[in-house]
Amino acid sequence: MARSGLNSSGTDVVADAPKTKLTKESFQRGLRIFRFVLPYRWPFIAGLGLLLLSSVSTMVMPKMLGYIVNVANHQASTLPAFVPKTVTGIALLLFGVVLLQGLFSFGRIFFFSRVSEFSVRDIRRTLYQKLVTLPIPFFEQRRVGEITSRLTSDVANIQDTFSLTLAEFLRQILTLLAGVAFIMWESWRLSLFMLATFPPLVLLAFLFGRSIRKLSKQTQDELAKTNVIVEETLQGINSVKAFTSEQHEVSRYGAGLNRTVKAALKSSLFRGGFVSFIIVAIFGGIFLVLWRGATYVELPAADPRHLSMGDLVSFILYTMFIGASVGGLGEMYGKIQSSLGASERILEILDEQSEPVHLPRPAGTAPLKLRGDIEYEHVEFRYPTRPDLTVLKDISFSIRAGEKVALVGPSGAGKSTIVQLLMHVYQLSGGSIRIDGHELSALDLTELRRNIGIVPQETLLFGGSIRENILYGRPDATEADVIDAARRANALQFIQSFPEGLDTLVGERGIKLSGGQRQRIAIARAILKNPAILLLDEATSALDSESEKLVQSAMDELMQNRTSIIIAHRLSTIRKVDKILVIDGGRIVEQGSHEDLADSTNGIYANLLRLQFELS
Ligand SMILES: Nc1ncnc2c1ncn2[C@@H]1O[C@H](COP(=O)(O)OP(=O)(O)OP(=O)(O)O)[C@@H](O)[C@H]1O
Repeated sequence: MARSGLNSSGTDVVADAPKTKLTKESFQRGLRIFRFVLPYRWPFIAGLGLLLLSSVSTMVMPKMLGYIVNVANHQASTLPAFVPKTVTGIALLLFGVVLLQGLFSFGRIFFFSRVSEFSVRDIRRTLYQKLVTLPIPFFEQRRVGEITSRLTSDVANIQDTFSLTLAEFLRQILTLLAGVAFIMWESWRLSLFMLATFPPLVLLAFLFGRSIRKLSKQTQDELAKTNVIVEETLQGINSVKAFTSEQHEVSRYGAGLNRTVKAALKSSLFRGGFVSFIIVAIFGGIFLVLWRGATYVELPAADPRHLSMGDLVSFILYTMFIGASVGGLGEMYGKIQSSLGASERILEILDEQSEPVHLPRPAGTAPLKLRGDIEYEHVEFRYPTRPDLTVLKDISFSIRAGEKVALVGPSGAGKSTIVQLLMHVYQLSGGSIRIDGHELSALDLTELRRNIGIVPQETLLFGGSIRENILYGRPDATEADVIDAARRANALQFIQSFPEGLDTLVGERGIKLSGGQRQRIAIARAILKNPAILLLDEATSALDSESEKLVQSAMDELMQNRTSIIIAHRLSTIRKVDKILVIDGGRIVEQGSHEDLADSTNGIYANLLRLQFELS
């Protein structure tokens, strides 16, 4: 059977995680993610306002502390008129500011959290909606782990940005600007002296920050690779056990983890260096400023360079604030860059072309009801992921409504591909397929697929009850319809043998059903769907003869009055079909009824028949 599901192994991780330089273009591209914030702009603006207020109240504090020192130093006359002239008075005022600051911070977190939670929910929903409507080739080119990490880690990264990083970034910038303004006002001489030590510090911090970002990206990449190992092995746990490769997988995962730790330690080394650099530079800078400022305090009051003690205290505090925000900005820069990368990867998926499904039906038109005449004409096909291999060559055949056709032939001949093409999952490389005289491409995709039912080789049941799984065929069906479908699919008996009947949970949290039972549920699903065209992929795994009989009679029931294409593995089951197409190497090599083909001496079908007869 062609692998039409998610590509979970085999291919290399597609170039993941583009490294995003903070350029004008990348910034503009990344900013498009903000359209998800737009619906929540009012709480966002409220959050920004509160952020501004809390920054202002923080910036007022050093000034007030300076006033306290001056009052304690009997220099109350230097204070502006609105400031109380006693130590207790200023302390009370300061306390009031602190309370306000607490209130503002609470409000800021409240609003920003709302914005980030809601917009991240919207991103996840939109992304998921996009993912499920993307065409199959998209999934064949990527690993499941890679796609799910878009929904998990990339979105989480953006959530961090919306809720924390952005606010923090703005706060740091505000602190920096307001801090510089305050100190300039206090003493431009001392400020110039202080700022002279700043540019090299800022430059070094940026350089440092850049190498840290690269390293932490490596850590993330390594971690993502180890996660892919976990996902693959858990998905294919049966194969892992069958090949007794537990130890191999454990050591593969262990090696991956070691690489992650190595990368993380290397990056932490740089981060440590960065932090200690900032500490030394800031403290060194502060002491230098303190020394210089103290010499101004010593000067007589008449000297224009004179500073009061309180001014020096607030100056030093502002200097600390400025130093801290410069240090913080380096880190913010890295975080913003990584979330730009994340948002780019998300936007990349959102920009992919969806299949045109669930389009609104033009007003006044009835749902498409196909009769089931099928015509393949010179169909040629190559899978988009393997453009150099022509899988189908010049396939032409026709089926009249209600006829049953079986495809037989060796493994890899192209049988599943022929069937897949009818669902318009892929674009043809040549030729055409028509249903009821309409080109496939002219039919509405959702309507087309609603008219086709499939019973795959391996039935995938979704976690949930048996009822939900049958209802997947037609969600609005009544209880009576579900029971009727289960009966006609020979499934009712075993369903009723479970204490909880149709409510029995299947899949991960519920009971495991046998292959034959799962198939009969798939048949019940298809009966409920009541499609004009039926695609059946016979299970290759042999069922016991009792189960096989039940499945076969359910299939016969299902096929009544429908155009049916059967991919047959056991020739005994297809004697009654109207036409058999023998496929080999992507071509139809023989066609006719069982009687026509069985008697030919050199025919492939006749040979296959003899082979199966000998084997059984
Ligand atoms: N999704 C895919 N992408 C690329 N190549 C594919 C894909 N699915 C199938 N093929 C290739 O197309 C060819 C035909 O495969 P197909 O599954 O149609 O054969 P089949 O006759 O149904 O085989 P089987 O009886 O084993 O199910 C094979 O060479 C296969 O490797």
